[in-house]
Amino acid sequence: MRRVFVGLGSNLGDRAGYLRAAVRALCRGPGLEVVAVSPVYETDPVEVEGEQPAYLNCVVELECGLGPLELLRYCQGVEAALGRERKGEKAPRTLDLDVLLFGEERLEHPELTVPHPGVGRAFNLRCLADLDPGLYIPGRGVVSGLLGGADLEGIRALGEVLEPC
Ligand SMILES: Nc1ncnc2c1ncn2[C@@H]1O[C@H](COP(=O)(O)OP(=O)(O)OP(=O)(O)O)[C@@H](O)[C@H]1O
Ligand SMILES: Nc1nc2c(c(=O)[nH]1)N=C(CO)CN2
Repeated sequence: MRRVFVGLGSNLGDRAGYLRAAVRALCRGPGLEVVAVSPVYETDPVEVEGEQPAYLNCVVELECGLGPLELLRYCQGVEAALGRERKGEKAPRTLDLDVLLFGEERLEHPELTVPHPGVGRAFNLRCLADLDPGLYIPGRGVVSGLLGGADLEGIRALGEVLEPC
């Protein structure tokens, strides 16, 4: 079993509903056990072109008996099942699942880069620090230290925590 962190994001439609449905789908995943869910934050879009609605983001911690590509495929299946519309790279989306960390593994595969290149985005660091401030991100450092250097403007706590399962 690996300790895995999956980032959830939504900036279209019923954003909280999509995150809730994604957590439920992860709970049902074969070989997956949801350990914890971070608080939900409303976050200004980063690294996008033009105007976009604000995201809701959170991170789910899992015990994972799947291989990394199996986990990616499961996450992509969840996105598809919940009706993700792909209107292009970084376009607004109903639901995005990112494999942020897979144990302490570093992977470079045509379909999967781990740690996820966006793991250091401030909203991910905020959520990861809520789950485990001492968490080590391979090649980057410990989450609490990274969070100290992050710009947290544009990240608003909603006071909402999704039920783990
Ligand atoms: N760690 C990862 N988690 C999820 N997808 C990944 C990962 N590494 C590579 N990918 C690949 O990224 C591709 C594009 O994903 P997606 O359309 O969600 O990107 P994006 O959301 O526009 O940008 P970002 O990658 O910054 O979230 C996927 O088809 C997947 O194969
Ligand atoms: N705040 C925020 N910004 C983003 C996000 C996201 O989940 N939250 N995802 C992106 C592409 O996946 C691009 N920009």
